[in-house]
Amino acid sequence: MIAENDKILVAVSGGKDSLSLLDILSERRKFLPISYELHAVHIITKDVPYEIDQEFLTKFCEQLDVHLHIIRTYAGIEEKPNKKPCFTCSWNRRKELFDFAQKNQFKKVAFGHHLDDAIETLLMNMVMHANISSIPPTLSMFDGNINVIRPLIYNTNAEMIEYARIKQFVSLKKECPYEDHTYRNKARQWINQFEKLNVQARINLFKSMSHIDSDYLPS
Ligand SMILES: Nc1ncnc2c1ncn2[C@@H]1O[C@H](COP(=O)(O)OP(=O)(O)OP(=O)(O)O)[C@@H](O)[C@H]1O
Repeated sequence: MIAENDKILVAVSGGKDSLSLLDILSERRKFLPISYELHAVHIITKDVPYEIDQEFLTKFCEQLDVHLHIIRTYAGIEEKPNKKPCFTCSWNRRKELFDFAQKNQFKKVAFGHHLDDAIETLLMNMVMHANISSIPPTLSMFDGNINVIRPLIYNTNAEMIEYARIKQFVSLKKECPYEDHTYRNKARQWINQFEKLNVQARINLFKSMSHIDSDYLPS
């Protein structure tokens, strides 16, 4: 995922996972036999009525010796009443993020998604969109100019909660008034139920994405 001389842009929302991701990637620079450049970016969408504690994030990045870029954007949520605010906001955030990465020669962009995010997305895509897909550990985009990496994808949410607890990270994120977790919360509940049937259910759902037996699926 990470190679010698990589220039990596870490997308930091202010949530526990992206704060932990930045911390881990920064710590690893001290003992890995490769060197890489690390920057953080936080996107503020001005027409979403909440902001994180920027002063804290700035100090956090300073302590890690990571340069923080703050991008302010405007998603035009009110001008797109036919679209869900969450869709408009996250589409615009990604556009800003990738435009910034390309303009500043970042070949790798790191997100804080973990294993639970991946299996929730898998189940939601199957149930809502009749499609078997999720969020991959790495993804080549823009004709190979940018590689999205998700270094936490093999870690469970429980592990990330424990990491944030040990490091005493407090999530800077407040609940967004537009955010709708209905389907994701449902997927989380199903996974918890599956885990009661089999303690390995969470890991097995993740592993199943690499064990597709196409001979036993409809063509
Ligand atoms: N405002 C933002 N600025 C920069 N990156 C962001 C922002 N919001 C989300 N991201 C990136 O997208 C990933 C997934 O976003 P999502 O909103 O699902 O995460 P979260 O659960 O709110 O926060 P986190 O994953 O940091 O705990 C984050 O881990 C982060 O890498």
